[in-house]
Amino acid sequence: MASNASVEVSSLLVPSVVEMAKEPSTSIPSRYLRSDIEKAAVPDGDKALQIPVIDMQKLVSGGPNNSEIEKLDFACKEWGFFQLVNHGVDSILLENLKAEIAKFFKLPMEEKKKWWQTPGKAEGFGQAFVVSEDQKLDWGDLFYMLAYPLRLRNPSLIPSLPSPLSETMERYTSDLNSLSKAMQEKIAEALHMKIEEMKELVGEGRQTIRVNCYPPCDMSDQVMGITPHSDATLITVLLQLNDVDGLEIRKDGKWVRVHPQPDAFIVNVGDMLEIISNGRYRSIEHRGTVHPEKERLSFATFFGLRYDGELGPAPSLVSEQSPAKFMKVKVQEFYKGLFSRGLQGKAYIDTFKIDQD
Ligand SMILES: O=C(O)CCC(=O)C(=O)O
Ligand SMILES: [Fe+2]
Repeated sequence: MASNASVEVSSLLVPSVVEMAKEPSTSIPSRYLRSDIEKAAVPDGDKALQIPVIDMQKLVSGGPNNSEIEKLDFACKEWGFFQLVNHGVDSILLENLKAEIAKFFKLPMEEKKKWWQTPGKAEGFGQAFVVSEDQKLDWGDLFYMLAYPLRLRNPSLIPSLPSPLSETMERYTSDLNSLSKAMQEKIAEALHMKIEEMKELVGEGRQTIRVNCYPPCDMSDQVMGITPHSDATLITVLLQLNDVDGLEIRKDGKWVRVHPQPDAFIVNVGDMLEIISNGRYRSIEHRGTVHPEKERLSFATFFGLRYDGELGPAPSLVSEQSPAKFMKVKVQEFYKGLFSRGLQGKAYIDTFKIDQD
């Protein structure tokens, strides 16, 4: 696949898990089997431990002293995760996306090869964050691409997708671009920052997508769909594409299962927002588990800072009483470092912390 947009350091190429899972007789290669998977400590369905729900309509329509902004602040501070409802993205578009992505991953390998990652390229079907031959691998395939800014987008990628996914993807990435920008403003408000300051820090922004397909696995308690990690972004907006739950977040040391409401987005704080907010908001470790019998599909949209900018605590949030907790780093260096290592919980952001004692 031709691409002029892969600014990321690519991952080592690995076999397709979707293909592997089609062969019922094959045993699971040891590269996927882990002995260290922590069990989710909280029984499924524990209502007391559900992430907060934020209403986008209330966020945008409320005047001064909007209580939904306070709820947003609480959600970002105490949970780092929330469900976003009334977000305004058309439900028919979401239904189409769900159906068409499921079909896309089901295409025969011969056809999918057209979009498969090649050495040195991050976009397309494949994996991310594989940096060594002996690290454990995630039980899933992904489809990755850069959507915005348009000048960095590979112009031939979306048009090459099967119709009508091609049109649906164009519209979904565009709608999510608008939504992410609106969220960015509301988060600035919640942090008592000037919207202009946030806009200045984020710049044109950088939107990438990662569509995840985790096939079922009869050794599901010994494989991981996606290794525990925090997202490097400002925010991530996740849509679960089918009714199979599997996302878990680490809350006060325990793994808590997220049960998305139909068509709600799961939004989470990423490392960049933790740094900009000078630690007021925290990116939260999360992982994707695998179901023993059912395939699981999810669509993550990552919204980060412009590539040529600088990342550091927002000047208005730093004072003598509240000194900077993170070093400044060029955004490009931040991404380079991120993609050159495997996913390891929150280990990466910790390297930018300033010793406070
Ligand atoms: O599949 C999920 O629910 C989580 C995916 C995720 O964390 C990611 O793509 O960064
Ligand atoms: Fe994630």
